[in-house]
Amino acid sequence: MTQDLAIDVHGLVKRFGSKTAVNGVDIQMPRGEVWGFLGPNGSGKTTTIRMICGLLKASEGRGQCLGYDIQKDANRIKVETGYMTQKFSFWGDMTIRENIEFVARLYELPNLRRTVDETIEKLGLTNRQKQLAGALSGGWKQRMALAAVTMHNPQLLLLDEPTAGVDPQARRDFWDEIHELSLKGMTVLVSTHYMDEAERCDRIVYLANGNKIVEGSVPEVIERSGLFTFKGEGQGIRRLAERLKGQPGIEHVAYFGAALHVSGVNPETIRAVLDQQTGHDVQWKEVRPSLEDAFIALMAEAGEDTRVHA
Ligand SMILES: Nc1ncnc2c1ncn2[C@@H]1O[C@H](COP(=O)(O)OP(=O)(O)OP(=O)(O)O)[C@@H](O)[C@H]1O
Repeated sequence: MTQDLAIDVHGLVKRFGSKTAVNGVDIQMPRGEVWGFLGPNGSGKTTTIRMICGLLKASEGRGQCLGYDIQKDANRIKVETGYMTQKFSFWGDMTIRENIEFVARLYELPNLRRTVDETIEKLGLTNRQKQLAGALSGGWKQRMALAAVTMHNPQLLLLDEPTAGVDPQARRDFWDEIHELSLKGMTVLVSTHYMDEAERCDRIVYLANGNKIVEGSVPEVIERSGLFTFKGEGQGIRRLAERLKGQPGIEHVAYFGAALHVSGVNPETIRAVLDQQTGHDVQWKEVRPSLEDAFIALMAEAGEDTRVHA
């Protein structure tokens, strides 16, 4: 175990009966970084996170989390990590303060009253602390959940789809907080289905069917996919989109806002196809492929079913 690794796991396998949910996953994550965990529904993200934090015993594999053995020292790991589950929930009929106080008692935190005061103040909810938690919006509930799981100052935060169903502004606020925590030295592994969130991570790990398909920084993952993308703008893109699908050398045709993205592995072939499309008022330029296109290409390369979307 290198001291600098918060997570150092090798060959993690988890079987549920005849189902292999995680199939030999390795993760070496340095301390202090923010990593994104991506993959379609059911690809094994939650199961991997649970094995890392000692909540679930691996069927095979070994490793350490914060220097503790994941199979033997689960209790130590639980104390030093903050785990926000997908359905992290509060008692809607208790006040904001009562909820925070409850979590503080669970962690047996010293200076209970002061810690709770500070947590509520940092959240900016001092004036609303006597309101029922159930009255908070989805975004606020998630911020409160984050405050609760970080109250004991864990070294590692494991966040399982913390922003699912939260509006864009609240997601941005949530991510600002994640980066603030990271600046204070916390290591953060966060699972998400949102590509814009993946772009905010130092590194991403992409799982499909329990297998790690790719790992790297966003530019590395895009480069690894070997894709080239051309962006078309103009009146004619809607009609053109249908004609371009399935043309030789064109692997993906997708709308991004009002523009059309056309991708493939050979830029010359794509250009040739685009040049043939006369009579449409569309301007083309080469752009960076999107992360989503890169994942689809990498999954196809790995022989995974690309119809299963995140
Ligand atoms: N306790 C369990 N018993 C049986 N099967 C399980 C159990 N937990 C998970 N699975 C199965 O293991 C696979 C991986 O599930 P997991 O929840 O880890 O995926 P995920 O990537 O987190 O998905 P999502 O994005 O939907 O949260 C799925 O097929 C799931 O049905």
